[in-house]
Amino acid sequence: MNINQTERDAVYKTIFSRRDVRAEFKSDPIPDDVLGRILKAAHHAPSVGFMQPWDFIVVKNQQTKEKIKHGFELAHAQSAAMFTDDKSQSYKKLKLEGILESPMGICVTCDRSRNGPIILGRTIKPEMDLYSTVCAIQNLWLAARAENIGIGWVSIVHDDVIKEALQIPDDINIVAYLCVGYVSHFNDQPDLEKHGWLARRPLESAIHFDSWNNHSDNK
Ligand SMILES: Cc1cc2c(cc1C)N(C[C@H](O)[C@H](O)[C@H](O)COP(=O)(O)O)c1[nH]c(=O)[nH]c(=O)c1N2
Repeated sequence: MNINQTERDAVYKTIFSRRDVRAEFKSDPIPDDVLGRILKAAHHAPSVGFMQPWDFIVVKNQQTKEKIKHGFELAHAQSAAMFTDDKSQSYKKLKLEGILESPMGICVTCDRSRNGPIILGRTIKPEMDLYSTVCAIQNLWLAARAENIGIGWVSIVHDDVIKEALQIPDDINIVAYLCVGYVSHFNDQPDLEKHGWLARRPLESAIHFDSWNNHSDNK
């Protein structure tokens, strides 16, 4: 099944307008059928040995979200102290989560023992199950964008806080806590770029031909 030009344009529009959302969430609930489409997209991600190691915990309970927000605040304070003075000041000004503003959270986990112990494709690089889970997260992110729903990944929180809040078994890895909700708007550039934290690298600096550091196409 080929993708035609109109469909291709829509895919690239979704990719290039995807944003990490923190401050623009609205409280509008997400209909079950929309959530279902987004999670189905996540569940159709590639996975090493077709392991499908992911699970999606949908979080709507206010007390649970408040526990996770508190965990973020503790981790955020620890993190601010890791930067040098001026960077630490800039860091403290950044909004880096929308845990309570978003109507929903989705915790994405990886069961590293699923369908194991020997998994095709994972025999040499065991971390491929974690990478597979991140593929599901990116599918989820793009599907959400196509539904005009914002996603904000919050990694500044210790796993034990989320494990306790969501009763996640010890042997299950937490890969992401995502804030999910409709938004007032999508910014046209990353917040971190807009606030001068880092700029997007030139694409050319990320492309090498035949060996590292060979950026010119000498073929
Ligand atoms: C693995 C991982 C973990 C995080 C993120 C992303 C990814 C991939 N990002 C979002 C990140 O800052 C954002 O993607 C970049 O700044 C680029 O912006 P856009 O996503 O293009 O809007 C993110 N953002 C944030 O505000 N708090 C966070 O804890 C994190 N953590």
